[in-house]
Amino acid sequence: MSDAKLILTERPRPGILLIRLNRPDELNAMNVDLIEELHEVLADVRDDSLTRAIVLTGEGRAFCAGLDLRGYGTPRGATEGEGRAQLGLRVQKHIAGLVDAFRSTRAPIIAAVNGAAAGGGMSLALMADIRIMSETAVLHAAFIRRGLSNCDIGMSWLLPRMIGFSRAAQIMLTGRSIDAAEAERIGLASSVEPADTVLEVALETAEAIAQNSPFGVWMTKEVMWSNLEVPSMRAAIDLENRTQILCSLTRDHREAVVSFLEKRPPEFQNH
Ligand SMILES: CCCCCCCCCCCCC/C=C/C(=O)SCCNC(=O)CCNC(=O)[C@H](O)C(C)(C)COP(=O)(O)OP(=O)(O)OC[C@H]1O[C@@H](n2cnc3c(N)ncnc32)[C@H](O)[C@@H]1OP(=O)(O)O
Repeated sequence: MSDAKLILTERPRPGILLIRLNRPDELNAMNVDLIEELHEVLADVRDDSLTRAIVLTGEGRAFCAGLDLRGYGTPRGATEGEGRAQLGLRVQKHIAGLVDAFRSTRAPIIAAVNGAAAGGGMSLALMADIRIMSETAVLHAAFIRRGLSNCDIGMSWLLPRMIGFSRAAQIMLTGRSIDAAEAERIGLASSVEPADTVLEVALETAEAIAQNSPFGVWMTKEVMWSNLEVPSMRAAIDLENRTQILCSLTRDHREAVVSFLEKRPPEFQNH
């Protein structure tokens, strides 16, 4: 692994983790070292209740240009003489493992899409819980332009559920780009902001999340994603019921109610 930090992290405000993809010269294209570092950062905060929200953005003018087309590098575990198919599968699993890493992180992830998000970079943006897009940002369903399938890193599961099968199919089969205005119109972007304020708006969104009970936020994220997978509304309601009872038994719930009635800010226990 190179010495340069390919993933920059900082804590600009209490409870907020800011993650920056840091290969600006390559438009933050994904290579094995960047993905390894991103896995490590997410693993460190996965169950950390003191990290109340995460903002993910790119250094420089792009969010992420997807797979590094000049070479991804060799994922851990690859052996000499391993065939191209086996190596490709390792690359696949190495990158696609981020889907579960994002999904399993207790804190909501807000993508501040500061520029081009192409191929796997578009998938990274879609895996976030919230997308704040710069007015100059463009999503590129680019896998298919490189002779790959656009069904990768969760895109075939996420996009149809976000914008409907027909619209998703038109985008994924043509490999076309989606500018920020269209992304907002079809529901892929929570909001579109001027380029110089997109990060600030994302940080403000993170702060708004951090005002709420950590356990309540965690259960909301968990149930929203889980209920995308359940087969029926009844199953979804059942999961809501079971997790809501858990929330109602927390000290944070009691503190939230008492503080409201006493007309003062709540003091949550961070769990
Ligand atoms: C060793 C490999 C082992 C085997 C591997 C097998 C793998 C099996 C499949 C695994 C799949 C993994 C999942 C991910 C797949 C993908 O993401 S596929 C899609 C990859 N990404 C792209 O195709 C996007 C390509 N880039 C662009 O379309 C454009 O650059 C842009 C993002 C729309 C921005 O355009 P623009 O602003 O006009 O900038 P450019 O001039 O095009 O680019 C500036 C410089 O950056 C370089 N660059 C851009 N993207 C990449 C990239 N993805 N990888 C490497 N380099 C990139 C570009 O070449 C320019 O460089 P210079 O010419 O030197 O300035």
